[in-house]
Amino acid sequence: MSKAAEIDIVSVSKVYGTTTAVEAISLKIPAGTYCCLLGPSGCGKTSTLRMIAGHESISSGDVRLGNTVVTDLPPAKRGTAMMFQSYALFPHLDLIDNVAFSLKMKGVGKEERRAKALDMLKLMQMEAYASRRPAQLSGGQQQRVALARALITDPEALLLDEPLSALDPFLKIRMRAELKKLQTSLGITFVHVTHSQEEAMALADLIVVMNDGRIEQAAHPRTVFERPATAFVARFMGDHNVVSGRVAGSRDGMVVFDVPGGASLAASGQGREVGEPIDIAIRTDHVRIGEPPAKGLGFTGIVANVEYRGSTVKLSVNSAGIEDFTVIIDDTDFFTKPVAVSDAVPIAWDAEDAIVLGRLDS
Ligand SMILES: Nc1ncnc2c1ncn2[C@@H]1O[C@H](COP(=O)(O)OP(=O)(O)OP(=O)(O)O)[C@@H](O)[C@H]1O
Repeated sequence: MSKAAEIDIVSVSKVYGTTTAVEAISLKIPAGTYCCLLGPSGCGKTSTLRMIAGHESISSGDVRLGNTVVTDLPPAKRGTAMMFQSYALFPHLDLIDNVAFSLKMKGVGKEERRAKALDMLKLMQMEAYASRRPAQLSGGQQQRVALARALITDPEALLLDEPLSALDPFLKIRMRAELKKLQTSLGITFVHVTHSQEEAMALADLIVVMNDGRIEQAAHPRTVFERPATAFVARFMGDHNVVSGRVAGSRDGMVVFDVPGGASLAASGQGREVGEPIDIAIRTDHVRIGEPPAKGLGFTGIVANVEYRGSTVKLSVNSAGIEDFTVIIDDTDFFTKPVAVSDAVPIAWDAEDAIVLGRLDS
């Protein structure tokens, strides 16, 4: 079972009464991709997943799986399988019957479906528990059974709704590695809904950041982190400061902009109009403190908080028009020249490390 299908979402919307949960999103998920739909609560990721699965009707647009338009097909005819957040195992059935359930619904004979269910339990290293009921299993074991049950239909795509949220932190990290291994070995397309950027970064080949029913960015995790497309993405992924200002001019491949409080700062890029409002993102660990800024581009911040974190130290600084700016510095650098709350520290960065962010058309 290594058939994988591309998923093509074409201008898909979901409207519940007066709420538009998903607004004309388009997305191609290449065959064999581990895709994570990532975003805050209510952004529309579960609705999107359920529309791919066929558990929710599509208000407008189309979903294609491989060469088939599945928009109007029932879930069992789509070539997808879904694993639910709560695992949705039947408490009164043993593991074999739980896993074999969808084959029973398809009319597959008892011998054949039980043999296939045992194979799936073996794949998930759960065959020793075959005659147990779900309540006699740990959370991680229940998850493996739920996976076996979803995979028994040989789906071209597996859809997972917050699959790790019921597990304790330790098990979460272990099962995360197992999910990744499973997807790599099966080679099928996985679409995994999560609100954890750490989970998405650890698992995905393709992260789709959603906000308010729309896609803010769909790219490889490294691109999403290194080149966040919008202020929302930069803030949501974390480890970035977003600073807003107005363009003062462009020179030497960089944009110089002024923040309302008076500081002049720089970011990479060109072709901006003077006076245009911009947002920039600068990684918290790409900021220097204590050095006079090159070419006068930087600002002086007042330290509001110092947090020791072991290998790094986190500073929060404020300045006119720049609130709660975070700087992460190496512990050795910090302790060579420590700063304290209320100190005024010069802050600077290399223009090429600061990215000009786009805005979503509203
Ligand atoms: N059956 C429904 N009827 C009405 N509104 C709904 C329904 N399901 C979802 N919504 C609304 O649609 C929006 C998107 O919900 P959705 O569950 O897709 O978001 P989500 O990103 O998966 O959130 P969460 O992480 O909290 O599950 C929300 O505003 C939600 O309240």
